Amino acid sequence: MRIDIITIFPEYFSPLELSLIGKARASGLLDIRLHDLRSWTHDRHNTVDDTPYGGGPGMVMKPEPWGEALDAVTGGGEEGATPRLIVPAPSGLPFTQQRADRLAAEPWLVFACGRYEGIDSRVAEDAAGRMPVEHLSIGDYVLAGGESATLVMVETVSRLLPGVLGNAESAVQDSFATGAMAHLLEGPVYTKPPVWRDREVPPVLLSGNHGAVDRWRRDQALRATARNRPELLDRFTDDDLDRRDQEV
Ligand SMILES: Oc1ccccc1-c1ccno1
Repeated sequence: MRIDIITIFPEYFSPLELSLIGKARASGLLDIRLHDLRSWTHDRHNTVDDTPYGGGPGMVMKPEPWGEALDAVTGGGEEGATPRLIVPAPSGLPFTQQRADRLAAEPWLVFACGRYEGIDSRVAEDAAGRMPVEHLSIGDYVLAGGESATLVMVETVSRLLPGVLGNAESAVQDSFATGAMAHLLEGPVYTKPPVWRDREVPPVLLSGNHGAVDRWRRDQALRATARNRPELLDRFTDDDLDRRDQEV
């Protein structure tokens, strides 16, 4: 997969040089390219924003640099390929694991990181004439810009690509994505020592009884989900829950 990120803060994405994503880039599994929007400004101050038409607080990102940047970045696709343009925005559609699964099947994504009050709306309108465009939100809160949202989306999508996760991690991924624990929150986890500050690890986890451990973990996942995200339980019918109980 090729991922292009257009931003006024390329250095914001240095975390993408680390860990699994860094390794995937080094191995050629992931081709992530960073572009400084100011490269497509032509004035002395490299201006990227201006006051909003109609008045109001803040500044809006100017269309000209974005138009030139998107033309330059998306025009060079192999055999005339076109990317899917992702615009992080508080007003966007919710970015979910399901949407990440779908994006992970795309060969080429371009992320447009807006700041201030956003990007002049004509930029996305213009791009939509040449490629699919999606405005996506990572949650109901306001960020200073699209960079952190893009980091979240790039990490979530990249870890779904074949070969990016190690065998151990991808096994965990599968169990939570499709098995009896699918769509449930993870319960408590423990490692050595068996006692720490007089706190013992739940004895079932030391029992060696895998069936009992699986049942305990599923019960804890149901409890965590009922406590913190009860609406996720609405997805399951009673038959589903009964059937899953048989699976564990
Ligand atoms: O709050 C934002 C500002 C700019 C770009 C994106 C966001 C955002 C908020 C939630 N998801 O994305």
